[in-house]
Amino acid sequence: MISAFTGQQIRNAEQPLLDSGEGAVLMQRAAYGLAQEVVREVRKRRKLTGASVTVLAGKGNNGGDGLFAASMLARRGMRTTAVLAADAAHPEGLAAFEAAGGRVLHLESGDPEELAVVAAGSDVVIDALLGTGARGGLRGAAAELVACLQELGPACVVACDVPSGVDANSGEVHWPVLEADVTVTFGGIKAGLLADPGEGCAGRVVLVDIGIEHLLAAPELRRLTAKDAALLLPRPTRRSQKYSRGVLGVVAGSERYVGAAELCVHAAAVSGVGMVRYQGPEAAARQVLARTPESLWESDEPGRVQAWLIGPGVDGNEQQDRARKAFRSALDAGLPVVVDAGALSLLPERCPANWILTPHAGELATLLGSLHAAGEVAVTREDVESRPLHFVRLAAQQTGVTVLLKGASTLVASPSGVVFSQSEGTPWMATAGSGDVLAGVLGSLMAQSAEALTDDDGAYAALGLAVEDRWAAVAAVAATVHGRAGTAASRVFDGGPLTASAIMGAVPHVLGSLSAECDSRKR
Ligand SMILES: NC(=O)C1=CN([C@@H]2O[C@H](COP(=O)(O)OP(=O)(O)OC[C@H]3O[C@@H](n4cnc5c(N)ncnc54)[C@H](O)[C@@H]3O)[C@@H](O)[C@H]2O)[C@@H](O)CC1
Ligand SMILES: [K+]
Repeated sequence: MISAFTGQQIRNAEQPLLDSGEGAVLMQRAAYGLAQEVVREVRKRRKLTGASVTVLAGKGNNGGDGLFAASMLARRGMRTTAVLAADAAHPEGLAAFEAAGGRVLHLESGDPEELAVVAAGSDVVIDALLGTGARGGLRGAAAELVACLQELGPACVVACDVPSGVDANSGEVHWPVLEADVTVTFGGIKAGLLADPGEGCAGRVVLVDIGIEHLLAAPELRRLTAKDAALLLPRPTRRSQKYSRGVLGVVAGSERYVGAAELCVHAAAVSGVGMVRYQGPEAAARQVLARTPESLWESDEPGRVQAWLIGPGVDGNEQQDRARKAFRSALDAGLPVVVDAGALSLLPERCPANWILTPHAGELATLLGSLHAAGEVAVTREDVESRPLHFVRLAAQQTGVTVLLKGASTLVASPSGVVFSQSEGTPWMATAGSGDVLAGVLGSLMAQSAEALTDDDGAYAALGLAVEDRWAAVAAVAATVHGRAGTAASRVFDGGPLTASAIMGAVPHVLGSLSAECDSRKR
């Protein structure tokens, strides 16, 4: 499991070491890790000696890290320039940089555009303007410099701890931000590097241990690795039969949106569920059965199911009535439910903890509006997109159920406050029907997972997941499977565009390769 922390959590962990006078040692470790990563980036492009690096240094410790790293690089034969953004700089860092022969330029007395040209001409730019001590984003001349530099498109940007302007705690972004190729982060990954829009500015994230890791509190954000997902995936045994494997009831599609039913039923079927019972109008059912003859169409009373998927493409009175009926039946039987798209507006007053809502940003804004969760102020899609971590958590707390917010990074919040972030997909997955596929995969995993979730000695317990957060983990597994399937499918087309059907086609391969990874580790 990958863990991410707030800036405050990192500072709390550092405090005992700072109190015992080890601050300088921590900074040397951070700077060394940063310098090593810059060396790696330079070597991908050219030889080290004579390569140029410009460090943009703020006045705090983040700037100190950058200046110390640049002084190490100067000693290894690189041509180093520091652009000091403020009237002051980290004194020891600046002294070390000057002693190593680095050139110092001052933003206060210079022209931001000219300095941006200098920086853009170097092989690597280190962004050490703001770190975890930032309040808001870049301002004045520093903002101008960064905006110009971003426009010029530097060859390689390495961010020190966080890209300056990205909120380390939340991933909120205060523009302008210099988008990084690599972010080298110290002591613990910052939560803002695993949540959009911050994650979109961070590039590849490299964690440098500085000796505080054992002092960190419970993470703010978690990300399942392939190994974690493999452990949590349900798998059949020799004693399995189709009913014991899990049966999923699906209320999806309508006269108008036939394809949504087709996609989510097929996605569920290829994700390992024992059987799918479909409920919907005849026009949709014909298509569903044509694509997935393994499914059953039940126009009235459904047979026994272990979980429900309700909502993709649900539209019109007739299908909305079926959705409401399925909600009641799930409530009576205590069954888990995925609530997606057209069913999000039909939710009963109170939902049980084993339900999972799967909105996109616009649907989450509408949902929060209907809950009056943000007080009198209306929440817009743009609000959710700029603060997804905040709003997904708020929605989970207000509804009392797990909420999966779809996006480039998919966030899954448990009402307890635990949040997962999965980001294995490709931007090509922003395509019609992609969400229906995710809903099908999730419904399928829910129908198969119910028993394992209460197991005190199983995989969930082995990963340290509290019982109340296990549905969120199931949703995170679905998100990673969906993302990996999209990336795998796009690779088949040399990184080209995708349809939802192509994503779905890759799901069995992803499940197979994850399971194989789990098996090879056991051997
Ligand atoms: N505390 C420690 O022992 C360690 C800290 N480290 C580094 O220290 C950083 C945190 O250092 P600091 O707490 O000094 O914080 P920062 O370096 O992030 O910056 C804080 C300084 O910038 C000013 N500032 C804040 N917001 C600003 C804005 N929007 N525009 C302009 N100036 C602004 C503040 O007045 C303060 O002087 C981490 O991100 C990390 O890079 C590492 O060296 C590892 C060890
Ligand atoms: K920075």
